[in-house]
Amino acid sequence: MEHAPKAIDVTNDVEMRTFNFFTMGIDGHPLGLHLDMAIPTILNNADEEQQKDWLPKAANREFIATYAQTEMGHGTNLKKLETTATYDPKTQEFVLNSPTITSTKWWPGNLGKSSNYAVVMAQLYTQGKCHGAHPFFVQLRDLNTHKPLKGITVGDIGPKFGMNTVDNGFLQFDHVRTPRRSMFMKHAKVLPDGRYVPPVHDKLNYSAMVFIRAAIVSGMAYHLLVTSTIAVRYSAIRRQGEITPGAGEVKVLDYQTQQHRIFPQLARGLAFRLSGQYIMKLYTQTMDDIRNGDISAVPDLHALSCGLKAVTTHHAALGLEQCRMACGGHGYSQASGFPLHYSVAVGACTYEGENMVMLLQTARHLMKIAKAIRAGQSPKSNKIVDYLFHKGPPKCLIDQAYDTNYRNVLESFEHLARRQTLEVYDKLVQLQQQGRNYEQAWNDCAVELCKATRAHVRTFLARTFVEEIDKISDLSIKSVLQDLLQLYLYYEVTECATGLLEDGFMTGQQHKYAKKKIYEALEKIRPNAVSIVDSFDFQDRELHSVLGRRDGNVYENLLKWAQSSPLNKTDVLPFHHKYLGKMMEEARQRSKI
Ligand SMILES: CCCCC/C=C\C/C=C\C/C=C\CCCCC(=O)SCCNC(=O)CCNC(=O)[C@H](O)C(C)(C)COP(=O)(O)OP(=O)(O)OC[C@H]1O[C@@H](n2cnc3c(N)ncnc32)[C@H](O)[C@@H]1OP(=O)(O)O
Ligand SMILES: Cc1cc2nc3c(=O)[nH]c(=O)nc-3n(C[C@H](O)[C@H](O)[C@H](O)COP(=O)(O)OP(=O)(O)OC[C@H]3O[C@@H](n4cnc5c(N)ncnc54)[C@H](O)[C@@H]3O)c2cc1C
Repeated sequence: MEHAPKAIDVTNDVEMRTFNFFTMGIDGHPLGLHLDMAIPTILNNADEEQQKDWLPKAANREFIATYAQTEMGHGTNLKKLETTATYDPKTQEFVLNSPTITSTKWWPGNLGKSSNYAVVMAQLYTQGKCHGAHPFFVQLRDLNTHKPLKGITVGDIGPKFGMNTVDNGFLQFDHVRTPRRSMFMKHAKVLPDGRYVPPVHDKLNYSAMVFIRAAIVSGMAYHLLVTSTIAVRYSAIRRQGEITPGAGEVKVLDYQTQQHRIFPQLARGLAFRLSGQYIMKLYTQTMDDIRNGDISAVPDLHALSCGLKAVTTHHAALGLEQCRMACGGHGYSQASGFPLHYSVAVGACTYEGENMVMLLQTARHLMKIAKAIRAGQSPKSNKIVDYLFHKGPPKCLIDQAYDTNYRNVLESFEHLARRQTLEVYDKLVQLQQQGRNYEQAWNDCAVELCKATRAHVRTFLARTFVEEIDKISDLSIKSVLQDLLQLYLYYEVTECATGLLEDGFMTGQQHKYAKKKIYEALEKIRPNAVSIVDSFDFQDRELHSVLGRRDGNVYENLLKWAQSSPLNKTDVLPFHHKYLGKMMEEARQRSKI
């Protein structure tokens, strides 16, 4: 079978490093946080002198560092982190302390047993005043003995839902002294006499989180493309049931329901890959801008990365489950690879910012835009949000004709995002006019705020997918990807149809047109499905799946896989005679009486 040329390329080393982080050990490994959070923190939050000292050693793996921010009692609300770093001007040191059980650092990856350094987020106190959470670079273990240093209690938090090759850990400080210069000093500073110098933007110290959120988008694409590959390949060899009686059992991939279950995950994987490239470029550009003193793009980057992270992780979790369920019983076996991929992917719904919190962060940004729109301001030529200022068509234009540039679909997504954003803004204003304070009004609108964010992110994902496919010049690839684009767009239309039908923007007939275009796309994708997933060129070792083997020899290898299970080392297990054998013997004796 001719494999379609490689359609998806990993473009830059940041993405490659993140991919390596995961593909080297899908469920993580001892250097994960070192590579993907500690090094970015040094790159973006250490001053020149600190970078000179720490970066070469970090890049050279002379130590392993993690990112220790979350505590047993707080992960989302960074304002309430309890670990303290109190400056002692007499010795020019900070004293790190964990004052309560809930201040115990809890969850940081590779903290338990691997790391000997950590980026520690602690409430900074100097001259009797708290200046909020700031990052410190702290040694935890002796570089030779690897024993915890004096005043430090550290260990692993125990087995988890997944990613059990990662030693997520706990950490407590008992008045541990660390030099003044262990505070990351690029943005905020504490001078030798204890005076605090504030940063130009109080969230620049959060940049490592922004990096991971941006990386997660491509990460979710990877998970969806991997599991779609497994599901497509297995569905192309699995025969079960007949469509035409007497014509013989068909490949389950020929069932429309199977296609409707799997192909949208493939399409979403591509959409997330393309937006993942965009957001990573925006991250890299924004970090360069900050280095040149320009922080203007920070709010846009934060809003988009939060929204994309929340939407792509949620859809990846749902999509991986669909792929698993589409593979029947063997999909439920560890041999399928689905349990491994799923248990890693769904962690991203929580880590790096729990999804509801992330959606609400983006909503903060949208409410500012809604306020500007209601105040009659004009757009600021920002491709991500300018459409919110525009007036789209009063009615949906989707019809049965072929919509070459998908303008009708994009306008539907834009209409829904615009309507939901402005409606929830108006409700926020109305509740405050009725006497609620802003925070209460915000909480009373939170579900609708999240919907507005999802609509905005859906619009961004769709527009980026359309724009990127439009750039492809190789027509053989372009036509295949356009089938996936068509499926993606109309599938997303039906997914958000409630919102489009709610105000009469879309009619029921137009919803039927959208469904028809989904089924057409499924039919067009079916003959290319295996070539499409083969074009991703995943190695069998990274699929971790007997069902997804490139050679399709599932059954022989499924038996081999089962036979290699430790349980099958002997025909009769030692416990048999001791328990079950004895039980049955006694039962037989009793029945003779
Ligand atoms: C191959 C498959 C791979 C899959 C995955 C792929 C890649 C992933 C790679 C590695 C993953 C490996 C391991 C997992 C690592 C996980 C590590 C962690 O989880 S680290 C801990 C993460 N924790 C969080 O994310 C905490 C979430 N909470 C917050 O960020 C904040 O508390 C907050 C919710 C944002 C609120 O912040 P705060 O209370 O300080 O601020 P407010 O007073 O509410 O003001 C908000 C204000 O600030 C702006 N803002 C907030 N954050 C940022 C930011 N990061 N950048 C810029 N601006 C920010 C926000 O916009 C508001 O501004 P305004 O509206 O103008 O007031
Ligand atoms: C696999 C994994 C790896 C991790 N790795 C690291 C790491 O390396 N370093 C690190 O520092 N941390 C790490 N974490 C911790 C992770 O960042 C936190 O778990 C995450 O930020 C959520 O915080 P929390 O667990 O305290 O949940 P909480 O903040 O207690 O949230 C619990 C629930 O309350 C909701 N909620 C909370 N606040 C709000 C709000 N303001 N509005 C609406 N709803 C709200 C949340 O949405 C959620 O549903 C990891 C976690 C996991 C699962």
